Order: sequence, then C-alpha cells, then structure tokens
Amino acid sequence: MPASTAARPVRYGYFGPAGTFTQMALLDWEPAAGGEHTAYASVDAALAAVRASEIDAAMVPIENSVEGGVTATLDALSTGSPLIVVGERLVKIRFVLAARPGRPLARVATVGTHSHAWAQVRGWMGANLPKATYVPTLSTASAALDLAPGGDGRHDAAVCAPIAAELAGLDVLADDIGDIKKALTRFVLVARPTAIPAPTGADKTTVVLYQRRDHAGGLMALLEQFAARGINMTRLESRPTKHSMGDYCFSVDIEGHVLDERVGQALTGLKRICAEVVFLGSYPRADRGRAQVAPFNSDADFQSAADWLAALRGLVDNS
Ligand SMILES: O=C(O)C(=O)C[C@]1(C(=O)O)C=C[C@@H](O)C=C1
Repeated sequence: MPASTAARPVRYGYFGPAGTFTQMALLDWEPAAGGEHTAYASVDAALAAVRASEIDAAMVPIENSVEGGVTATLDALSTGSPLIVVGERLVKIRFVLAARPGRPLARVATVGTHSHAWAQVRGWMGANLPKATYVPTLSTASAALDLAPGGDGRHDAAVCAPIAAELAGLDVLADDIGDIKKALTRFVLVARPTAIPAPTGADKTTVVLYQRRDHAGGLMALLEQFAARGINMTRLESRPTKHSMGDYCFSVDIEGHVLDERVGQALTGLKRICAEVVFLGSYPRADRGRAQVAPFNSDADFQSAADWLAALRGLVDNS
C-alpha cells in the first residue's frame, strides 16, 4: 500500500494507544510524518474502522513466537465483510516492569498488562514477584497509561514496552523481563480488498478454510492440496466457527503468491472441496525469505504439464 495517493495521504489505524508494539510495527511500515495514524483501543475497533472506510488500513498483531496466534485478530478477519492483508512486519519484543515514580519493586502486589504479554513474562514473575496478581488490560501501553498522572489504574505496575513507560512518565523497575529473549510478534496491515500486492518472489498467502462436514481425514484432505503442490505452510491454527461445539475452521499461512501456479492450483482444489475459502491476501514477507518449493512445482513445471494436456485434448475428434 503506497503511503499516499495523488488525492490524499493514506489513513492508517493501529491497535493502540501510543506506545503499543503494534504502533512500533506501523511506524516501521510508514513513519508517521507521511500519513495519518489513528489509535484504536482494540483490534476489533481498528478492523471495524477499516470496514467502515473511516481509515484505509489498520496494523494489528496476528502471531507471537512465544504465545502463538492472536485470536481477536484471527476471528475478526475470518468473518464479516471481506478484508485482506497487504503487508506484514516483525517486531522484537522487549518488556519492562514500570511503576509510578517512588514505588519500589517490594511494594508491587498487582501487575497490569495485555494477556499475550503476561504469557511472555510468567517465568520472570514467578521468580521475582511470585505473589503478584495479574490484572488484564486492553494493551501493554494502556496498562502503562492507566498509571500516568490522572490515570485510573488500580494495578501497582505495568508490563509494557520501554517507550510506553517513558510516554506515561513511569519508572522502570526491571528491564528485559521476557522469559524468551528472542521473542518476536508478527503484525499484519489489513485493508479492504482493492488491489492485491504484486508478487515479489518472497510472498505469503493467508486463507481460512471451512470444511463441508466433519469427517475422518478432513484436515488431511485440506492439507493434501498444499502438500501435492510442494507448498510449505508457515502457520496453521484451528479456531471454533462458533456455530456448534467441535465445529472448527482452519487459518493457514502458506509460502507463495496467488499468481504462483502451485498456489493457484491449491486454492482451486480447496475451493472445490471446502464449504468456504476466505482469501485473506497475498503479500510480501517481512523476513524476505524466499519460498521453499518442492521439486517439480515451479511455474514452468505446471506450464509444461498444462501444455501436454492441451496437446492431448487437441487430438480429440469432435466431429
Ligand atoms: O499490547 C500491545 O502492546 C500490543 O501491541 C499487543 C501485543 C499482542 O497482541 O500480542 C503485541 C505484542 C506483544 O506480544 C504483546 C501484546
């Protein structure tokens, strides 16, 4: 998505407030100077604003290397009016424990943060503040902002990014408290389905698959569509459809672009056998990694096979 069109700058939204890791992802995509950046209090609110055309695109978290999928995002993308992912960013996660000036670590009994952040510091909390009670907040930055002058936070300390502690005027009681030092969160930029980004050779495609009916080997039949075309998957998650107990859909990321023959053919196969295939976009990979393609699945391989079939069909006597 270009930063601006001739008519006006692109209007971006993000899961905020200022100081979230999501804002860092958006600033990495598009420094604030070039466009409008609006903070939304939840993933749902940011995506609803895209759907309502209040903004052109929203940055939201989708996957963390420690805690896994961000279910609010997966669910909001798979239902409702169509949206597509037009890009992604990876952000290194570094957490601090921050409190109002003057409060020592020994007087921290309650800790506020986002549920995904809490899951990433549980070990540190167990070792350093074993009696602390967890207080869920909308985001890591809102946990910090609640403790700023005038804020109504009832927790004693926040787990947040260093920038969020700074913006809220808090003291850092402990730095780099994540249990896994190399933690990364993946964020996606989501827009209304206008133009799909052109292939770059290092792309990903995201789909949500709904089975026609639950049956033995059902998931295997879906995955075979990828395996048979040498396609590597980078994420697979099952999510309840919310219609009935035990009814699941599958959210999948694969390597490749909808214009790649092998991806197009796999999607065609899925469309045939699934009740519904929600296409959530083909977009450049943040890590620029090129697709692993099993032998004999290149565009040229598909083309020569198609030429062979066309030649055979050309011999059919239609008279
Ligand atoms: O609360 C934030 O700062 C966010 O951007 C959300 C979020 C997430 O949803 O996973 C992003 C990165 C961290 O892993 C923790 C929280």
